[in-house]
Amino acid sequence: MKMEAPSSSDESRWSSVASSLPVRNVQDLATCGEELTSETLQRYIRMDIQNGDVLVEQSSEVPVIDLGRLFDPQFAQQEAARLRKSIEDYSSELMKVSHSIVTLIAKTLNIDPKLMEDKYMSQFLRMNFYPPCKTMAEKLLGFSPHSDGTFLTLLLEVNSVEGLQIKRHNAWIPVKPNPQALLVNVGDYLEIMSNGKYKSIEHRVTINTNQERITVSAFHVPLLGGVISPVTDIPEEKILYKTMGVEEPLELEMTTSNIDLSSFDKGFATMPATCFLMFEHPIDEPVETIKRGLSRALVHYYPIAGRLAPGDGNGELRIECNGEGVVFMEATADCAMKEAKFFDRSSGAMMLPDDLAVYYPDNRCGFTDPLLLMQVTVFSCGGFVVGVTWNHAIADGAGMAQFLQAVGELASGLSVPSIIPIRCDNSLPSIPPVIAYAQQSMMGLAPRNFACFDYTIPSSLINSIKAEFHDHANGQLCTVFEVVTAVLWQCRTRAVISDPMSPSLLFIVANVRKHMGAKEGYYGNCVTGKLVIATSGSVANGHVMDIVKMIKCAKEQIPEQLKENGGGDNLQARERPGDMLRYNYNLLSVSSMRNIGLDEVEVGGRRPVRVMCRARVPHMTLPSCVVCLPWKGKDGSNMVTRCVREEHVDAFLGELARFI
Ligand SMILES: O=C(O)CCC(=O)C(=O)O
Ligand SMILES: [Fe+2]
Repeated sequence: MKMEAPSSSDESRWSSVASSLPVRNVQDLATCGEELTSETLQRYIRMDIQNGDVLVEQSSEVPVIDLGRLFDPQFAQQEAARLRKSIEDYSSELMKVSHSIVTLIAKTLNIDPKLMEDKYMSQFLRMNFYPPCKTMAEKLLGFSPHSDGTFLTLLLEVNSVEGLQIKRHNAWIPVKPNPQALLVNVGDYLEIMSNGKYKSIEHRVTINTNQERITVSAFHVPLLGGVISPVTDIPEEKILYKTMGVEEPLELEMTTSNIDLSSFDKGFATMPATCFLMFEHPIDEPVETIKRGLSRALVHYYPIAGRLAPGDGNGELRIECNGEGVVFMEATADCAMKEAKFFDRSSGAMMLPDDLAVYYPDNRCGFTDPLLLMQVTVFSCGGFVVGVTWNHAIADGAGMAQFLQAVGELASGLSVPSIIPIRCDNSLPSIPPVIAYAQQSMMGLAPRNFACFDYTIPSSLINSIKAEFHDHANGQLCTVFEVVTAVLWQCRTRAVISDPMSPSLLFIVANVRKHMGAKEGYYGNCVTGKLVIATSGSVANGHVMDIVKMIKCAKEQIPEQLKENGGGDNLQARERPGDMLRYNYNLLSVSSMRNIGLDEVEVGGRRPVRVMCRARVPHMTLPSCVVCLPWKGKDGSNMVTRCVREEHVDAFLGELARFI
């Protein structure tokens, strides 16, 4: 086995796990003679400090550790040398111990120890001091719940005071210190390499009322730059983890505690999104299961537990990863899921979705608002609905689907999500996407009342248009999205625009992860929009094949548009959605929930039968439709439409019916 002291570059990367941000502090600002204007001070003001929580009378209980002796010339050299010698001896003895443990683990897995040694291994020590707390010990934690981003952690409980707890069957189990033994913690890398046979354990540290506690954690980590993958001697064994770079899981912890919003995120800064996942079959304790999965997933997706805050520059925004948490609500409905009419226009039951999720006040996400609000509603039949509202700045639909998949996976016992999340993808170009224009312009528009209802375009129609297109376009294929959008655009144009010469605009919102080469696991925003402009006459009276072709063509131009003009920066003025929005009732915005993974979220081994978005959105300014909402067993493509005013509903439905 190769045992290496960490190289200095390794050391700085790993040790930056616990670093703080290099920002100027107030004293620094004061001494440099710069004037402390209220503007300068603004960024240091924390709105969330609750002064009522300060217990002045207990201030003398804070222990003072005098590390000054190390700087005292009389003792410094001698003390430092002793300290260094002890640490070096301890460290090299521990390396031997970990070597033996790894060899034994390899034996139990029936694999060649060399396969594990190859990844081996740097060591880092951390000394933990947990002072006692007389009054509120039970309300404090020495360490929040986490799993170790290591191969193995060897823990020395120096003064044998209890405090460490591990999570088992959803309960915390105190670990009794054994003065004769080191405690061995399995870390995330060993879980991956053993293909889940050794589980990385979630643990936390509580605080003692009377006794201080001192521990030394020795983290054994793989060398940076390598890859890590499951190793097994059983050829038919199902591989549960993907092969990944050693750095990948580290992205979890190494990202600094602030994340600047990318140009893709910014257009959505205050905009909420809501989706509903409907699970028909009962599972054991749905609320507890999802809550457990959520809290574990947030360890990996920690930016979601943060808050939006003003960034450094003018108008910049960032996510402060301050772990302030998310909202979780549970609710029960006293009817069976089948009896509930979710979006049925005729039944007048549109209220129900409003009760299935938590929303932001006034439908805007503010700086102090949580980035995610989740509600689980259990129906009398045992079926349940997971309603998720989130600040779109943190994730787009595909990103949220990935997060919810992790919630399901971690609820069912995996300790690491199958996809390692990445929130910052610096390889994504910084471009002002078209959608930002649309968002900005929308803010200036007066909200409108659109009629909201769901509608299903039957498979028979979709299939016949697809088949006809195939014959028409020399064997080219078209997608369900293209067909549904074409039908919708044509019917709506016929119903609402009477002048054949006035424009009819279509705005297609598209996930561009593939075009942009976004990293696997990236869950921030990566969507843009493509505007299609035609005269209303050509849309209303054209052959549906030609409309499908127009949509297809527009979609194919998206990569070019992104490359050539930065997604909108240099668009011809007449093509800017921002400018075109003045025709706003002539514009239809269409987004899709197809193939983004929401229907693959698995909770308790079950997938949702139906995925929905919020129908009635207050302050809706643009006519829009969300199409291709997954609905198992429904023969056709379901959609939520909020694209015509009440006076045009009959005409619009009439056109759709005529089509079918
Ligand atoms: O101090 C302890 O008991 C555990 C510390 C720990 O979990 C860690 O350092 O990662
Ligand atoms: Fe730990």
